[in-house]
Amino acid sequence: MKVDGKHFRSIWRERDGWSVGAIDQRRLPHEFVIARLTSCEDAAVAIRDMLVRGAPLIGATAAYGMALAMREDASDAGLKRAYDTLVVARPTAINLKWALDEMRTALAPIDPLERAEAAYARADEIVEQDVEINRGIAGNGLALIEAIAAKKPGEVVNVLTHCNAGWLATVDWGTATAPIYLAHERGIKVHVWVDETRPRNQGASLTAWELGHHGVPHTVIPDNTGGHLMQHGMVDLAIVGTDRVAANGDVCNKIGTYLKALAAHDNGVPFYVALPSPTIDFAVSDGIRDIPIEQRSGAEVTDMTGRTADGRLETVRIVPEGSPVANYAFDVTPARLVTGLITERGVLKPDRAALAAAFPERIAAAAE
Ligand SMILES: CSC[C@H]1O[C@H](OP(=O)(O)O)[C@H](O)[C@@H]1O
Repeated sequence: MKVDGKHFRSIWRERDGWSVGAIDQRRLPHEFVIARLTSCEDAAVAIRDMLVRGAPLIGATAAYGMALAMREDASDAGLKRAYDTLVVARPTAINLKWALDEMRTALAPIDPLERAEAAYARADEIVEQDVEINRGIAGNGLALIEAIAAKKPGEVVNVLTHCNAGWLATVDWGTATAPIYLAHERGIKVHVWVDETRPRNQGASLTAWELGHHGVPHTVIPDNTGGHLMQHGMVDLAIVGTDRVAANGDVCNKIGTYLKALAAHDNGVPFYVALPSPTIDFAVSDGIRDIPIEQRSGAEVTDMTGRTADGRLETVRIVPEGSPVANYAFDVTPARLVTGLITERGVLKPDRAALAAAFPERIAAAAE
């Protein structure tokens, strides 16, 4: 999407043909810094430390990580080592394993001498596929926004979102934000309530930054505000992203999503989840029971980083020394609280039958 009038993606193959450029999302919104990944290890660390984050972008980064690995060691042992290094970088977003499985399927059968070139080609395909999928999500989600706009002509459609499922969470367009960007570009009046999303503040730091650069009206709110807004008719619909959708339609997403879904259900606010099909995991039958929830460092809770009045970046502690901290990075929203799944093949009911009918290839993948 646009940053100061210039088009950017979140990740790309550099002009040298082999290194990988990525926006360092840990530095936003205060600094726009481009990182250059030159090894498989660089890609794994970038995912683990959230230089790049967001399920589809994690997958794309891992794909390029495999390509970087094939430049280093294209043997069968090198292929296994790269897979094993990257697949453990973060545990919850299924897109990581999906992308690595796609790369291994493409590379294992071919001559090691041809693997590096083939790896970059397959990674490029995964990147372009993400952009195309998100364009599909944009169109299918747009219809939902248009339907609301038609019922309140001339008024603003208020959308609430949680965390960042924007173009920074994907290669481009985003998932939850894709319909919002398209609606804005089509002249529909939209406004976005942006959950700040503690503890890493992906909403305050990333979603607000994205929307601001694209000229989309938005308001950053503390995470606990959404229920109040819904009670007072200030939210027309919620659209969030996801890191993994189980076969039963349960949705794993950033911590706090479940609470937002409960508030939406209690107030009759439509609650949609936008996702690309690689995020569907038919190997998991019950999301609440089976999806692994990443626990991250307590420092993400105890510390806050911001910019001082004189422009310096500073990190301060906001929790007493010695107070124990828990930092669950995701939660799982039961399918019964989800109005619909916005995918590249339509808006689906959050259940196995609908997912299987729309994406039979994902069932086959899970069976492998
Ligand atoms: C389009 S996937 C976005 C998804 O990923 C985020 O998690 P993280 O920032 O920890 O990678 C969050 O769950 C978003 O909804």
